[in-house]
Amino acid sequence: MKLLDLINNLQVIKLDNKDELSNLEITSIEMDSRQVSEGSLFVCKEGLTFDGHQFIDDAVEKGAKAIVAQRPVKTNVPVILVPSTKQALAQLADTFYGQPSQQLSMIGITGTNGKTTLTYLLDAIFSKAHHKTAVIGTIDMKIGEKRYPVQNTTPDPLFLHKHLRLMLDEGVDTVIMEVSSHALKQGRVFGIDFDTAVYTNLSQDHLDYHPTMEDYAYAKSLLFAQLGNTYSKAKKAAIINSDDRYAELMMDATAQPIVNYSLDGSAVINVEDYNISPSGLTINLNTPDGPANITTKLTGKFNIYNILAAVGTAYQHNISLEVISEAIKGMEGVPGRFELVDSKQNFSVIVDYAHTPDSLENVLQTIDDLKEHRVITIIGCGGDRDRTKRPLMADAAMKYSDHVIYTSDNPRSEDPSAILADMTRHLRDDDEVFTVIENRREAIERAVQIAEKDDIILIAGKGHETYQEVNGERHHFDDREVAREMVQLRMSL
Ligand SMILES: CC(=O)N[C@H]1[C@@H](OP(=O)(O)OP(=O)(O)OC[C@H]2O[C@@H](n3ccc(=O)[nH]c3=O)[C@H](O)[C@@H]2O)O[C@H](CO)[C@@H](O)[C@@H]1O[C@H](C)C(=O)N[C@@H](C)C(=O)N[C@H](CCC(=O)O)C(=O)O
Ligand SMILES: Nc1ncnc2c1ncn2[C@@H]1O[C@H](COP(=O)(O)OP(=O)(O)OP(=O)(O)O)[C@@H](O)[C@H]1O
Repeated sequence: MKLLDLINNLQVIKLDNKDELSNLEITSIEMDSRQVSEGSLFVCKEGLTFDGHQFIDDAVEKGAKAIVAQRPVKTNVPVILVPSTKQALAQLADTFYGQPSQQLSMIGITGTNGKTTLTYLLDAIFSKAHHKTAVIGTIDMKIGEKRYPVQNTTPDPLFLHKHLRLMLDEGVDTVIMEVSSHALKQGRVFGIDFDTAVYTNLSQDHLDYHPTMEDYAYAKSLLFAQLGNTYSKAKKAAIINSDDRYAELMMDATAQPIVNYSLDGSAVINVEDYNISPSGLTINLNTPDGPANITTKLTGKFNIYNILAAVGTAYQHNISLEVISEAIKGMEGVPGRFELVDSKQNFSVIVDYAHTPDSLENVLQTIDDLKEHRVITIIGCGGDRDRTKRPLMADAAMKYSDHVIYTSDNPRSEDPSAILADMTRHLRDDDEVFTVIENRREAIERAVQIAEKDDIILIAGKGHETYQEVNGERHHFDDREVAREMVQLRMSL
């Protein structure tokens, strides 16, 4: 693409070497000098560890034909000076790939918990309604039936706009994506024309990145601000959990219609009654299209909220209640979310991704309602992330478990024993109630060894993950695999 066409709508402060620009063809846009090749446009982004402006020489050496910078820099290729490279990057990517999000129905989901589950619910519903869907989230990116690995829950603008174009070319009409607070703060979703924004809930997490809960909540509200405050022909809407204490903040951020949902309030989507059992949920709910009876294999009170959000979103997209309930009924579980490891043993093993105090409490509350005997919880906390949640996670585990085994999650660059000390130092030392086993494999082995008939073992924190990150290196590790192995070993004895 011609560079001048690419930057046509860009807010530019100054163009250096303007004459050289007129004939320049750009083959790719890059924000990482290591990805630059002959003909690239290199955008210097200020990050948390590095400042992209440092890598201009590296980029030029690799073939960058021009530089987008937000402060004056010296180099021998043309420099396009802009007020914000973060904004410029998104706008350039959107233009380069032909503004794909404007031609797609874009559903963005934000909140501390429930995003991934909701993407699975919506994927099932929209597919049942004959839409061709794509999903972008924590587990992976799915285009039609193909799955691709992702580095971030919400990828950067270059990855996003490039893949939205691919989705469009492959006939996708609806994109369901998780939008993290990191992404909102870093402008990763700038330029995405969302049609529907969904809010699940907010509870403590990521306080390593966000200085306060208010900052965290504000970042989430940016998704609703992005829906807009003027009415366009396109039917936009915000789907909001009105039982959540930050609901109003999200609602205040947009002028688009609100489809709120609530367990017991007077929301657009509300619940008449429900029943929770180990094998699933039955919910009678009301919608403007009439009442609906939903049955699902998903269980736990928190999943009622995920279902209400899914119903609200599908209702907004004119999908009939019949299709919605059929799709939810047919949906299997979500990988690593309340996933049962079943080898016909006489106790239960559940693997769950709960890694915030709130989600751990929710999943344990659900287990508490279902339990027939003891609950043994295995839990750790990730390194290099929110330290303030460590004792809170331990408290949630202690509150509902007969025995807790504290172990390593992803220690990343931190000393695993220091993380475990942060979690347990405030607890009264009592071998009966908890033990610390740093090695996760050994922790799972111990839980399986001590399990009695009808006990429930919860292995929390890593869910679908198939690795453990120790000292910055990722090793293969899958809670489900290890649990299955240990259960089979015990049964063979
Ligand atoms: C802390 C954080 O959020 N970092 C994200 C951020 O990286 P950054 O901009 O800070 O990167 P940096 O290393 O400082 O580099 C700055 C710039 O210099 C460039 N550079 C760097 C080195 C070099 O040799 N040459 C070069 O050009 C980099 O490409 C970049 O443009 O922008 C990158 C691109 O969007 C992200 O991949 C990266 O996510 C990292 C990997 C990460 O782990 N993020 C987590 C915390 C995160 O975002 N998580 C949320 C989900 C949270 C949840 O709900 O659980 C997510 O959406 O994934
Ligand atoms: N609506 C909800 N409210 C509270 N807890 C929930 C809710 N939905 C799921 N959970 C719990 O949170 C865990 C993570 O769920 P899920 O992966 O759907 O959330 P997420 O928002 O995608 O999380 P992340 O951003 O960390 O990937 C689940 O395993 C479950 O324990």
